[in-house]
Amino acid sequence: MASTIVAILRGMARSATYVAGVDSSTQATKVLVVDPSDGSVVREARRAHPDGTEVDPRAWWDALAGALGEVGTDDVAAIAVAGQQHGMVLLDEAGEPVRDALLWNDTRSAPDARALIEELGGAEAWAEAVGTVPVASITATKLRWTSRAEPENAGRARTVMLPHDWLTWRLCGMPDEPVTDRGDASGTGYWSTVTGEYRPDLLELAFGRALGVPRVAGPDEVVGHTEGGIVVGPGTGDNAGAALAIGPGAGEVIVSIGTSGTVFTGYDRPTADASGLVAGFADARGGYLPLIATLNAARVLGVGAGLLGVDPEGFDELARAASPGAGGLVLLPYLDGERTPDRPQAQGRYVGLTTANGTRENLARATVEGMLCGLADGVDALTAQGVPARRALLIGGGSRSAAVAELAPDVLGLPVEVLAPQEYVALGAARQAAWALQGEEPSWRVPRETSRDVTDASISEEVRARYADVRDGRAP
Ligand SMILES: Nc1ncnc2c1ncn2[C@@H]1O[C@H](COP(=O)(O)OP(=O)(O)O)[C@@H](O)[C@H]1O
Ligand SMILES: O=C(CO)[C@@H](O)[C@H](O)COP(=O)(O)O
Repeated sequence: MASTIVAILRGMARSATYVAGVDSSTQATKVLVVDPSDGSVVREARRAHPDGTEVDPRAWWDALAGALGEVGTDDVAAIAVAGQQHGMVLLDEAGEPVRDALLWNDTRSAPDARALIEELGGAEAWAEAVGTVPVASITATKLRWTSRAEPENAGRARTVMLPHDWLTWRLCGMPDEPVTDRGDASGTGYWSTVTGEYRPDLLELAFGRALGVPRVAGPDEVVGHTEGGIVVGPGTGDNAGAALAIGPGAGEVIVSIGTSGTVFTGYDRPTADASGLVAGFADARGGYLPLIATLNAARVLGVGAGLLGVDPEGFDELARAASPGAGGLVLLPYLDGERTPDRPQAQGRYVGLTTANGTRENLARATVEGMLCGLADGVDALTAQGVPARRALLIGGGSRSAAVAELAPDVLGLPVEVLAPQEYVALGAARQAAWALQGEEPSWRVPRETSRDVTDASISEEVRARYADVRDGRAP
Protein backbone atom coordinates (compact mmCIF):
# COMPACT_ATOMS: atom_id res chain seq x y z
CA MET A 1 0.00 0.00 0.00
CA ALA A 2 2.71 2.47 1.11
CA SER A 3 4.76 1.73 -2.00
CA THR A 4 1.66 2.37 -4.16
CA ILE A 5 1.27 5.83 -2.58
CA VAL A 6 4.94 6.62 -3.16
CA ALA A 7 4.58 5.49 -6.79
CA ILE A 8 1.51 7.72 -7.24
CA LEU A 9 3.33 10.71 -5.72
CA ARG A 10 6.37 10.13 -7.94
CA GLY A 11 4.08 9.80 -10.97
CA MET A 12 2.42 13.10 -10.01
CA ALA A 13 5.76 14.82 -9.72
CA ARG A 14 6.78 13.55 -13.16
CA SER A 15 3.58 14.76 -14.81
CA ALA A 16 3.56 18.05 -12.87
CA THR A 17 3.60 21.25 -14.85
CA TYR A 18 4.29 24.05 -12.37
CA VAL A 19 7.06 25.26 -10.05
CA ALA A 20 6.70 26.83 -6.59
CA GLY A 21 8.64 29.71 -5.06
CA VAL A 22 8.64 30.55 -1.36
CA ASP A 23 9.47 33.78 0.46
CA SER A 24 9.87 33.07 4.17
CA SER A 25 10.22 36.72 5.16
CA THR A 26 10.18 38.49 8.51
CA GLN A 27 6.43 38.94 8.74
CA ALA A 28 5.04 36.08 6.64
CA THR A 29 5.51 33.05 4.41
CA LYS A 30 4.37 33.66 0.85
CA VAL A 31 4.11 30.88 -1.74
CA LEU A 32 3.62 31.32 -5.48
CA VAL A 33 2.81 28.50 -7.89
CA VAL A 34 4.19 29.58 -11.24
CA ASP A 35 3.97 28.38 -14.84
CA PRO A 36 7.63 27.72 -15.79
CA SER A 37 6.97 28.43 -19.46
CA ASP A 38 6.26 32.15 -18.94
CA GLY A 39 6.59 32.98 -15.21
CA SER A 40 2.88 33.67 -14.77
CA VAL A 41 1.49 33.12 -11.27
CA VAL A 42 -1.30 30.54 -11.19
CA ARG A 43 -1.95 30.30 -7.43
CA GLU A 44 -0.66 31.92 -4.23
CA ALA A 45 -1.02 31.69 -0.46
CA ARG A 46 0.33 33.45 2.61
CA ARG A 47 0.65 32.66 6.31
CA ALA A 48 1.69 35.17 9.01
CA HIS A 49 4.77 34.65 11.23
CA PRO A 50 4.89 35.40 14.95
CA ASP A 51 6.01 38.93 15.88
CA GLY A 52 9.33 39.57 17.59
CA THR A 53 13.02 39.40 16.82
CA GLU A 54 13.49 35.85 18.14
CA VAL A 55 11.27 33.14 16.74
CA ASP A 56 11.01 29.36 17.04
CA PRO A 57 11.92 28.25 13.49
CA ARG A 58 9.24 25.57 13.73
CA ALA A 59 6.70 28.42 13.36
CA TRP A 60 8.14 29.08 9.86
CA TRP A 61 7.82 25.40 9.01
CA ASP A 62 4.19 25.38 10.14
CA ALA A 63 3.54 28.54 8.08
CA LEU A 64 5.18 26.93 5.04
CA ALA A 65 3.22 23.69 5.47
CA GLY A 66 -0.03 25.69 5.82
CA ALA A 67 0.64 27.81 2.72
CA LEU A 68 1.72 24.78 0.64
CA GLY A 69 -1.41 22.93 1.80
CA GLU A 70 -3.53 25.85 0.64
CA VAL A 71 -1.97 26.23 -2.82
CA GLY A 72 -1.72 22.46 -3.36
CA THR A 73 1.40 20.77 -4.74
CA ASP A 74 0.00 17.87 -6.77
CA ASP A 75 0.97 19.62 -10.01
CA VAL A 76 4.25 21.14 -8.72
CA ALA A 77 7.48 19.67 -10.11
CA ALA A 78 10.09 21.85 -8.35
CA ILE A 79 10.32 24.23 -5.40
CA ALA A 80 12.89 26.63 -3.91
CA VAL A 81 12.87 28.74 -0.75
CA ALA A 82 14.15 32.29 -0.38
CA GLY A 83 14.21 33.67 3.14
CA GLN A 84 14.97 36.58 5.43
CA GLN A 85 18.76 36.87 5.64
CA HIS A 86 21.17 36.43 8.57
CA GLY A 87 18.87 34.70 11.13
CA MET A 88 20.79 32.31 13.40
CA VAL A 89 19.24 28.83 13.53
CA LEU A 90 21.36 26.78 15.96
CA LEU A 91 20.79 23.01 16.00
CA ASP A 92 21.90 20.33 18.46
CA GLU A 93 23.26 16.83 17.79
CA ALA A 94 19.75 15.53 17.06
CA GLY A 95 19.01 18.39 14.64
CA GLU A 96 16.64 20.15 17.05
CA PRO A 97 16.77 23.94 17.56
CA VAL A 98 18.90 24.78 20.61
CA ARG A 99 16.99 28.06 21.12
CA ASP A 100 14.70 30.38 19.20
CA ALA A 101 16.31 31.81 16.06
CA LEU A 102 17.72 35.32 16.49
CA LEU A 103 16.57 37.39 13.50
CA TRP A 104 18.37 39.98 11.37
CA ASN A 105 16.55 42.81 13.21
CA ASP A 106 17.54 41.69 16.70
CA THR A 107 20.07 44.23 17.98
CA ARG A 108 21.26 42.54 21.20
CA SER A 109 24.55 41.52 19.56
CA ALA A 110 25.60 45.11 18.78
CA PRO A 111 28.39 45.05 21.43
CA ASP A 112 29.54 41.70 19.99
CA ALA A 113 29.80 43.27 16.53
CA ARG A 114 32.04 45.99 17.98
CA ALA A 115 34.19 43.41 19.78
CA LEU A 116 34.61 41.29 16.65
CA ILE A 117 35.62 44.32 14.59
CA GLU A 118 38.29 45.17 17.12
CA GLU A 119 39.55 41.58 17.45
CA LEU A 120 40.17 41.22 13.69
CA GLY A 121 42.00 44.53 13.54
CA GLY A 122 39.28 46.96 12.44
CA ALA A 123 36.51 47.52 9.94
CA GLU A 124 38.83 47.44 6.94
CA ALA A 125 40.08 43.97 7.87
CA TRP A 126 36.48 42.65 7.83
CA ALA A 127 35.59 44.40 4.57
CA GLU A 128 38.68 42.87 2.96
CA ALA A 129 38.11 39.41 4.48
CA VAL A 130 34.42 38.85 3.73
CA GLY A 131 33.11 42.01 2.01
CA THR A 132 31.02 43.19 4.97
CA VAL A 133 31.76 44.92 8.27
CA PRO A 134 29.71 43.18 11.00
CA VAL A 135 26.73 44.92 12.59
CA ALA A 136 24.20 43.26 14.92
CA SER A 137 22.30 41.80 11.93
CA ILE A 138 25.22 39.65 10.78
CA THR A 139 25.02 35.98 11.89
CA ALA A 140 28.58 35.84 13.29
CA THR A 141 27.70 38.47 15.91
CA LYS A 142 24.72 36.38 17.04
CA LEU A 143 27.04 33.39 17.46
CA ARG A 144 29.33 35.50 19.64
CA TRP A 145 26.35 36.70 21.72
CA THR A 146 25.17 33.11 22.27
CA SER A 147 28.60 31.86 23.30
CA ARG A 148 28.94 34.79 25.72
CA ALA A 149 25.41 35.09 27.13
CA GLU A 150 24.10 31.51 26.88
CA PRO A 151 27.08 29.15 27.29
CA GLU A 152 24.79 26.17 27.94
CA ASN A 153 22.92 26.62 24.66
CA ALA A 154 26.22 27.27 22.89
CA GLY A 155 27.61 24.05 24.37
CA ARG A 156 24.78 21.99 22.85
CA ALA A 157 25.05 23.55 19.38
CA ARG A 158 26.50 21.43 16.56
CA THR A 159 25.32 23.19 13.38
CA VAL A 160 24.37 26.72 12.37
CA MET A 161 21.99 27.42 9.50
CA LEU A 162 20.13 30.38 8.05
CA PRO A 163 16.31 30.44 7.84
CA HIS A 164 16.23 29.41 4.16
CA ASP A 165 18.86 26.68 4.70
CA TRP A 166 16.84 25.19 7.54
CA LEU A 167 13.54 25.19 5.60
CA THR A 168 15.27 23.68 2.54
CA TRP A 169 16.84 20.99 4.75
CA ARG A 170 13.44 20.13 6.21
CA LEU A 171 11.79 20.05 2.78
CA CYS A 172 14.46 17.54 1.70
CA GLY A 173 13.74 15.28 4.70
CA MET A 174 16.65 16.49 6.88
CA PRO A 175 19.54 14.81 4.97
CA ASP A 176 23.03 14.47 6.47
CA GLU A 177 24.36 17.27 4.29
CA PRO A 178 22.37 20.53 4.53
CA VAL A 179 22.89 23.17 1.82
CA THR A 180 22.85 26.91 1.43
CA ASP A 181 23.77 29.18 -1.50
CA ARG A 182 26.32 31.95 -1.97
CA GLY A 183 23.69 34.72 -1.78
CA ASP A 184 22.58 33.84 1.73
CA ALA A 185 25.99 32.54 2.92
CA SER A 186 27.45 35.98 2.12
CA GLY A 187 25.41 37.51 4.96
CA THR A 188 26.88 35.33 7.69
CA GLY A 189 30.23 37.06 8.30
CA TYR A 190 32.00 33.68 7.97
CA TRP A 191 31.69 33.19 4.19
CA SER A 192 33.74 35.44 1.96
CA THR A 193 32.23 37.17 -1.05
CA VAL A 194 35.80 37.97 -2.02
CA THR A 195 37.07 34.33 -2.24
CA GLY A 196 33.76 32.44 -2.54
CA GLU A 197 34.68 30.23 0.41
CA TYR A 198 33.87 29.77 4.06
CA ARG A 199 36.19 31.38 6.61
CA PRO A 200 36.13 28.76 9.41
CA ASP A 201 38.66 30.90 11.30
CA LEU A 202 36.13 33.75 11.51
CA LEU A 203 33.35 31.40 12.63
CA GLU A 204 35.68 30.16 15.36
CA LEU A 205 36.64 33.72 16.26
CA ALA A 206 32.93 34.43 16.74
CA PHE A 207 31.81 31.25 18.48
CA GLY A 208 34.97 30.06 20.19
CA ARG A 209 34.95 26.71 18.39
CA ALA A 210 33.97 25.06 15.11
CA LEU A 211 30.34 24.42 14.09
CA GLY A 212 28.86 22.51 11.17
CA VAL A 213 27.77 24.74 8.26
CA PRO A 214 25.72 23.91 5.14
CA ARG A 215 27.49 23.16 1.87
CA VAL A 216 27.24 26.03 -0.63
CA ALA A 217 25.32 24.67 -3.62
CA GLY A 218 25.47 26.00 -7.18
CA PRO A 219 22.67 28.29 -8.41
CA ASP A 220 20.90 25.66 -10.54
CA GLU A 221 21.62 22.57 -8.46
CA VAL A 222 18.99 19.98 -7.56
CA VAL A 223 19.78 19.77 -3.83
CA GLY A 224 17.20 17.10 -2.97
CA HIS A 225 13.60 16.01 -3.28
CA THR A 226 10.57 16.33 -1.03
CA GLU A 227 8.90 13.24 0.33
CA GLY A 228 6.50 13.50 -2.61
CA GLY A 229 9.34 13.58 -5.16
CA ILE A 230 9.30 17.32 -5.90
CA VAL A 231 12.72 18.65 -7.01
CA VAL A 232 14.21 21.12 -4.51
CA GLY A 233 16.43 24.01 -5.69
CA PRO A 234 19.11 25.59 -3.45
CA GLY A 235 17.10 28.70 -2.43
CA THR A 236 18.73 31.98 -1.43
CA GLY A 237 18.43 35.13 0.72
CA ASP A 238 15.32 37.22 0.12
CA ASN A 239 17.08 40.19 -1.49
CA ALA A 240 19.05 37.92 -3.83
CA GLY A 241 15.71 36.26 -4.66
CA ALA A 242 14.15 39.58 -5.63
CA ALA A 243 17.19 40.45 -7.77
CA LEU A 244 16.89 37.08 -9.54
CA ALA A 245 13.21 37.77 -10.31
CA ILE A 246 13.68 41.34 -11.52
CA GLY A 247 17.11 41.33 -13.16
CA PRO A 248 17.86 45.04 -12.70
CA GLY A 249 19.61 46.64 -15.69
CA ALA A 250 22.79 48.75 -15.49
CA GLY A 251 22.13 51.84 -13.36
CA GLU A 252 18.92 50.42 -11.85
CA VAL A 253 18.74 49.88 -8.10
CA ILE A 254 15.99 47.89 -6.39
CA VAL A 255 14.48 49.64 -3.37
CA SER A 256 12.53 47.19 -1.22
CA ILE A 257 10.20 48.61 1.43
CA GLY A 258 9.29 45.65 3.62
CA THR A 259 10.04 45.16 7.31
CA SER A 260 13.56 46.11 6.26
CA GLY A 261 14.29 48.83 3.76
CA THR A 262 16.92 47.65 1.31
CA VAL A 263 18.67 49.23 -1.66
CA PHE A 264 20.67 46.87 -3.85
CA THR A 265 21.53 45.80 -7.36
CA GLY A 266 23.46 43.19 -9.30
CA TYR A 267 27.12 44.09 -9.78
CA ASP A 268 30.05 42.53 -11.61
CA ARG A 269 32.60 42.72 -8.80
CA PRO A 270 32.67 42.41 -5.03
CA THR A 271 32.58 45.60 -2.95
CA ALA A 272 34.49 46.10 0.31
CA ASP A 273 33.11 49.17 2.10
CA ALA A 274 35.15 49.77 5.25
CA SER A 275 32.63 52.44 6.36
CA GLY A 276 30.28 49.50 6.96
CA LEU A 277 27.33 51.14 5.17
CA VAL A 278 27.33 48.86 2.13
CA ALA A 279 27.23 45.10 2.71
CA GLY A 280 29.21 43.35 -0.02
CA PHE A 281 26.88 40.41 -0.59
CA ALA A 282 26.90 37.81 -3.36
CA ASP A 283 23.90 37.20 -5.61
CA ALA A 284 22.13 33.93 -6.45
CA ARG A 285 23.70 33.65 -9.90
CA GLY A 286 27.43 33.87 -9.45
CA GLY A 287 27.73 37.66 -9.36
CA TYR A 288 27.57 40.24 -6.58
CA LEU A 289 24.85 42.15 -4.73
CA PRO A 290 26.06 45.29 -2.93
CA LEU A 291 23.27 46.22 -0.52
CA ILE A 292 22.32 48.59 2.24
CA ALA A 293 19.63 47.60 4.73
CA THR A 294 17.70 49.74 7.20
CA LEU A 295 15.70 48.41 10.14
CA ASN A 296 12.91 50.93 9.58
CA ALA A 297 10.73 50.86 6.48
CA ALA A 298 7.09 49.74 5.97
CA ARG A 299 6.43 49.58 9.71
CA VAL A 300 7.25 53.29 10.02
CA LEU A 301 4.30 54.00 7.73
CA GLY A 302 2.13 51.72 9.89
CA VAL A 303 3.12 53.64 13.03
CA GLY A 304 2.32 56.94 11.29
CA ALA A 305 -1.13 55.67 10.28
CA GLY A 306 -1.69 54.39 13.83
CA LEU A 307 -0.76 57.76 15.38
CA LEU A 308 -3.24 59.48 13.06
CA GLY A 309 -5.95 56.83 13.54
CA VAL A 310 -6.33 56.13 9.81
CA ASP A 311 -5.99 53.15 7.49
CA PRO A 312 -3.17 53.01 4.87
CA GLU A 313 -5.33 54.75 2.24
CA GLY A 314 -6.30 57.52 4.70
CA PHE A 315 -2.65 57.95 5.63
CA ASP A 316 -1.67 58.26 1.95
CA GLU A 317 -4.36 60.88 1.40
CA LEU A 318 -3.08 62.98 4.29
CA ALA A 319 0.56 62.73 3.20
CA ARG A 320 -0.27 63.70 -0.38
CA ALA A 321 -2.31 66.71 0.76
CA ALA A 322 0.69 68.35 2.51
CA SER A 323 3.41 70.33 0.71
CA PRO A 324 6.94 68.96 0.16
CA GLY A 325 9.01 69.35 3.30
CA ALA A 326 5.95 69.08 5.60
CA GLY A 327 6.36 72.72 6.66
CA GLY A 328 9.74 71.90 8.24
CA LEU A 329 8.57 68.91 10.29
CA VAL A 330 11.12 66.08 10.07
CA LEU A 331 10.95 62.44 11.15
CA LEU A 332 14.17 60.63 12.03
CA PRO A 333 12.77 57.14 11.39
CA TYR A 334 15.06 55.04 13.61
CA LEU A 335 12.11 53.55 15.51
CA ASP A 336 13.66 50.13 16.13
CA GLY A 337 17.27 51.26 16.45
CA GLU A 338 19.12 51.49 13.12
CA ARG A 339 21.59 49.43 11.17
CA THR A 340 22.46 51.90 8.37
CA PRO A 341 23.83 54.05 9.88
CA ASP A 342 24.91 51.75 12.73
CA ARG A 343 22.90 53.14 15.66
CA PRO A 344 21.41 50.08 17.35
CA GLN A 345 20.18 52.05 20.38
CA ALA A 346 18.58 54.92 18.42
CA GLN A 347 14.89 55.81 18.61
CA GLY A 348 12.60 57.73 16.27
CA ARG A 349 12.07 61.50 16.62
CA TYR A 350 9.75 64.08 15.10
CA VAL A 351 11.69 67.34 15.07
CA GLY A 352 10.65 70.91 14.20
CA LEU A 353 6.99 70.89 15.29
CA THR A 354 5.45 74.39 15.42
CA THR A 355 1.93 75.80 15.69
CA ALA A 356 2.19 76.69 12.01
CA ASN A 357 3.11 73.21 10.73
CA GLY A 358 1.33 71.07 13.35
CA THR A 359 -1.24 69.42 11.09
CA ARG A 360 -2.18 65.79 10.51
CA GLU A 361 -1.21 66.21 6.85
CA ASN A 362 2.31 67.37 7.73
CA LEU A 363 2.73 64.56 10.28
CA ALA A 364 1.85 61.99 7.59
CA ARG A 365 4.09 63.65 5.00
CA ALA A 366 7.06 63.94 7.38
CA THR A 367 6.66 60.21 8.16
CA VAL A 368 6.87 59.20 4.49
CA GLU A 369 9.67 61.68 3.75
CA GLY A 370 11.71 60.53 6.78
CA MET A 371 11.45 56.87 5.83
CA LEU A 372 12.44 57.69 2.23
CA CYS A 373 15.36 59.87 3.38
CA GLY A 374 16.77 56.82 5.20
CA LEU A 375 16.68 54.94 1.88
CA ALA A 376 18.11 57.93 -0.02
CA ASP A 377 21.12 57.78 2.32
CA GLY A 378 21.42 54.14 1.22
CA VAL A 379 21.45 55.11 -2.46
CA ASP A 380 24.27 57.60 -1.69
CA ALA A 381 26.25 54.89 0.11
CA LEU A 382 25.98 52.61 -2.93
CA THR A 383 27.06 55.29 -5.37
CA ALA A 384 30.00 56.13 -3.07
CA GLN A 385 31.16 52.55 -3.74
CA GLY A 386 31.03 53.18 -7.49
CA VAL A 387 27.69 51.41 -8.01
CA PRO A 388 25.68 53.52 -10.49
CA ALA A 389 22.13 54.52 -9.47
CA ARG A 390 20.16 56.26 -12.23
CA ARG A 391 16.72 54.78 -11.59
CA ALA A 392 15.00 53.13 -8.60
CA LEU A 393 12.67 50.14 -8.86
CA LEU A 394 10.31 50.03 -5.87
CA ILE A 395 9.04 46.73 -4.44
CA GLY A 396 7.81 45.37 -1.08
CA GLY A 397 4.64 45.97 0.94
CA GLY A 398 5.43 49.66 1.51
CA SER A 399 5.68 50.30 -2.24
CA ARG A 400 1.90 49.73 -2.37
CA SER A 401 1.45 53.08 -0.62
CA ALA A 402 0.27 55.77 -3.08
CA ALA A 403 2.11 58.40 -1.02
CA VAL A 404 5.40 56.49 -1.22
CA ALA A 405 5.00 56.13 -4.98
CA GLU A 406 4.28 59.86 -5.40
CA LEU A 407 6.97 61.20 -3.06
CA ALA A 408 9.79 58.77 -3.85
CA PRO A 409 11.22 60.41 -7.02
CA ASP A 410 11.53 63.83 -5.39
CA VAL A 411 13.01 62.51 -2.14
CA LEU A 412 15.36 59.97 -3.73
CA GLY A 413 16.24 62.43 -6.49
CA LEU A 414 15.86 59.61 -9.05
CA PRO A 415 13.25 58.52 -11.58
CA VAL A 416 11.25 55.79 -9.87
CA GLU A 417 9.36 52.84 -11.28
CA VAL A 418 6.96 51.19 -8.86
CA LEU A 419 6.84 47.59 -10.03
CA ALA A 420 3.39 45.99 -10.21
CA PRO A 421 2.42 44.55 -6.80
CA GLN A 422 3.94 41.07 -6.72
CA GLU A 423 5.85 38.80 -4.34
CA TYR A 424 9.14 39.26 -6.18
CA VAL A 425 11.21 37.28 -3.68
CA ALA A 426 8.96 34.24 -4.09
CA LEU A 427 8.99 34.78 -7.86
CA GLY A 428 12.81 34.69 -7.78
CA ALA A 429 12.68 31.44 -5.82
CA ALA A 430 10.26 30.01 -8.42
CA ARG A 431 12.69 31.06 -11.15
CA GLN A 432 15.46 29.21 -9.35
CA ALA A 433 13.22 26.12 -9.00
CA ALA A 434 12.51 26.20 -12.76
CA TRP A 435 16.24 26.62 -13.44
CA ALA A 436 17.09 23.57 -11.32
CA LEU A 437 14.29 21.56 -12.95
CA GLN A 438 15.03 22.45 -16.57
CA GLY A 439 18.81 22.90 -16.39
CA GLU A 440 18.69 26.38 -17.94
CA GLU A 441 17.65 29.70 -16.53
CA PRO A 442 14.15 30.72 -17.67
CA SER A 443 13.96 33.69 -20.01
CA TRP A 444 10.89 35.30 -18.34
CA ARG A 445 10.97 39.02 -17.70
CA VAL A 446 8.80 40.80 -15.15
CA PRO A 447 6.48 43.41 -16.70
CA ARG A 448 7.93 46.92 -16.64
CA GLU A 449 6.04 50.17 -16.96
CA THR A 450 7.01 53.80 -17.28
CA SER A 451 8.78 55.49 -14.42
CA ARG A 452 7.86 58.73 -12.68
CA ASP A 453 10.42 61.49 -13.10
CA VAL A 454 11.71 63.86 -10.49
CA THR A 455 9.37 66.90 -10.56
CA ASP A 456 11.72 69.37 -8.88
CA ALA A 457 15.35 68.59 -7.95
CA SER A 458 15.37 71.31 -5.28
CA ILE A 459 12.81 69.33 -3.23
CA SER A 460 15.27 66.50 -2.72
CA GLU A 461 18.00 68.95 -1.75
CA GLU A 462 15.86 70.79 0.81
CA VAL A 463 14.13 67.78 2.35
CA ARG A 464 17.37 65.84 2.61
CA ALA A 465 19.38 68.78 3.98
CA ARG A 466 16.86 69.28 6.79
CA TYR A 467 16.85 65.53 7.44
CA ALA A 468 20.67 65.43 7.52
CA ASP A 469 20.68 68.23 10.14
CA VAL A 470 18.46 66.10 12.39
CA ARG A 471 20.34 62.87 11.65
CA ASP A 472 23.72 64.46 12.39
CA GLY A 473 22.58 66.41 15.48
CA ARG A 474 22.76 69.90 13.90
CA ALA A 475 19.05 70.71 14.20
CA PRO A 476 18.15 73.11 17.01
N1 LIG B 1 -0.65 50.08 1.11
C1 LIG B 1 0.28 49.99 2.05
N2 LIG B 1 0.77 51.12 2.65
C2 LIG B 1 1.74 51.04 3.59
N3 LIG B 1 2.28 49.89 4.04
C3 LIG B 1 1.82 48.74 3.50
C4 LIG B 1 0.82 48.72 2.49
N4 LIG B 1 0.59 47.42 2.16
C5 LIG B 1 1.42 46.67 2.94
N5 LIG B 1 2.16 47.45 3.75
C6 LIG B 1 3.15 47.05 4.76
O1 LIG B 1 4.15 46.26 4.16
C7 LIG B 1 4.72 45.36 5.13
C8 LIG B 1 4.85 44.00 4.54
O2 LIG B 1 5.65 44.09 3.41
P1 LIG B 1 6.53 42.84 2.93
O3 LIG B 1 7.37 43.33 1.79
O4 LIG B 1 5.64 41.68 2.69
O5 LIG B 1 7.42 42.64 4.25
P2 LIG B 1 8.36 41.43 4.69
O6 LIG B 1 8.94 40.88 3.39
O7 LIG B 1 9.39 42.07 5.56
O8 LIG B 1 7.54 40.43 5.45
C9 LIG B 1 3.80 45.41 6.35
O9 LIG B 1 4.45 46.17 7.38
C10 LIG B 1 2.55 46.13 5.83
O10 LIG B 1 1.89 46.87 6.83
O1 LIG C 1 18.78 41.89 6.79
C1 LIG C 1 18.34 42.07 5.68
C2 LIG C 1 19.26 42.27 4.52
O2 LIG C 1 20.60 42.34 4.87
C3 LIG C 1 16.86 42.09 5.46
O3 LIG C 1 16.53 42.53 4.18
C4 LIG C 1 16.28 40.73 5.74
O4 LIG C 1 16.67 39.86 4.69
C5 LIG C 1 14.78 40.77 5.97
O5 LIG C 1 14.03 41.11 4.85
P1 LIG C 1 12.45 41.44 4.87
O6 LIG C 1 11.76 40.36 5.62
O7 LIG C 1 12.29 42.79 5.45
O8 LIG C 1 12.07 41.41 3.41
